[in-house]
Amino acid sequence: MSLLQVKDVNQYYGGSHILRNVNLSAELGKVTVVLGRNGVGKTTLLKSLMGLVPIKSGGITFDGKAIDKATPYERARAGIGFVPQGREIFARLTVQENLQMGLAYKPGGTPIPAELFELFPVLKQMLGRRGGDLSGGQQQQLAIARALAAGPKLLILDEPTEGIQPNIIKDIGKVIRMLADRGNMAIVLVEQYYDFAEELADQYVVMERGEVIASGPGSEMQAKNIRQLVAI
Ligand SMILES: Nc1ncnc2c1ncn2[C@@H]1O[C@H](COP(=O)(O)OP(=O)(O)OP(=O)(O)O)[C@@H](O)[C@H]1O
Repeated sequence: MSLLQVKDVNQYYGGSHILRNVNLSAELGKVTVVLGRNGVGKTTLLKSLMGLVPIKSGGITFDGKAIDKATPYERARAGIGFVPQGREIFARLTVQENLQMGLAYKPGGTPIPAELFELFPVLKQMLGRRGGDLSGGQQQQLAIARALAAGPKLLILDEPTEGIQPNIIKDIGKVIRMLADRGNMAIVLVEQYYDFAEELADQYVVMERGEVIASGPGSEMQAKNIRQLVAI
């Protein structure tokens, strides 16, 4: 059974129908990539998964339980980690404090996992710096590390390559692959950078105007010319 199952989800902003009968699943050990042009509803889908916007109909099951009525806090505690678009680092808090925010719903005194500094060595040297003083790429790494701090089973990332230098994009791609390959985490990745998405995709979903218009195994993306579907 899939770790995450999204079934026939509909969502509206006021009178605008934003998500239309969206179906999606994510499996442990796999990267599920969500592709689509600007404004098709990708971020709204992720916010719906996280409980940041309410869904109107349909269901979301995580780890065998319906979560569509759960608060964002409850979903985080159940094991969903979220890396929002634009990173949302606390600019005036230090790197260490930002990482501690990722542990907010763990018992007090829970240490920051040392492993995060193996994944992102740069963060170790910068523990005392303010988040706002980091480069965009470093902030993205910090945002991912913050989401990983509590040991999620599902990691959701919204356009982690946006505005990031190529060498850091490569590092982030390696970390995503490694996390998936361990087999105890599912990853949902929204991406506009097609090559990055294709390289990481075990499964893909393409959205257009709030609907899923194509999906399948990542290995078929080239043959199905998915690049063309999302080209700007
Ligand atoms: N808070 C909101 N209130 C009303 N409409 C919104 C709101 N947020 C997004 N929308 C609209 O919903 C649609 C989907 O937006 P969404 O951000 O989910 O798309 P996206 O695929 O993530 O795009 P992008 O890649 O630009 O982030 C767009 O038409 C957008 O204008």
